[in-house]
Amino acid sequence: MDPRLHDDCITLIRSPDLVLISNTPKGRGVFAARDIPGSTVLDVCPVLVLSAEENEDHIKKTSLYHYTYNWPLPVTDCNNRNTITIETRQAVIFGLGSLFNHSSRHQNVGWQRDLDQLLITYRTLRDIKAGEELCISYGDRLTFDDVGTASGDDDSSGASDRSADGNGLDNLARIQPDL
Ligand SMILES: C[S@@+](CC[C@H](N)C(=O)[O-])C[C@H]1O[C@@H](n2cnc3c(N)ncnc32)[C@H](O)[C@@H]1O
Repeated sequence: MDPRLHDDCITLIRSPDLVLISNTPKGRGVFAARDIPGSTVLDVCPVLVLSAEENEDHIKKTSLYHYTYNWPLPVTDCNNRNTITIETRQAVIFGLGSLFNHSSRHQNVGWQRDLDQLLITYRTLRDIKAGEELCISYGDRLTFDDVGTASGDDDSSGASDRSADGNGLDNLARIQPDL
């Protein structure tokens, strides 16, 4: 039977035009091997949402701590079952989502959570030239020194890619501890 006929079938997409480069100033990074048009889906990544205990007792003590994303989880109040609150959990992202580096002003990739299907979709925010690094925003509270800032790449005189903000993508990456 064709698995695509299942109601709960999720189509996974990964752009073939990406390469992983080691030993950049940011560690490994994802780069464009060819020109890529704006709004191209680069990767659809399944996520694993962690319990608060798993995060506190285990993940925080490992290098995986630097790879997890905030994940808003709707939780039903056990006293009043009509009340749903949002808890911020941490999630492990399977796929390239864990390997995009951060840029404060020149992010060219946006991402969007699918809370129901436990997925994140990454898309280009503009046309990308071959050889460009593909970067997301991790938000304002970084746990490392931003080499873009140190090198002047991210100063405000540079051409900002923020024009793509407001395109409906959740472009505010929140990698812990930026809760
Ligand atoms: C989610 S990982 C990204 C992949 C990582 N570069 C690797 O080699 O596995 C996040 C880590 O990448 C590095 N990183 C990402 N963006 C950076 C930046 N703008 N400046 C310096 N380091 C960065 C930091 O070490 C950060 O903790």
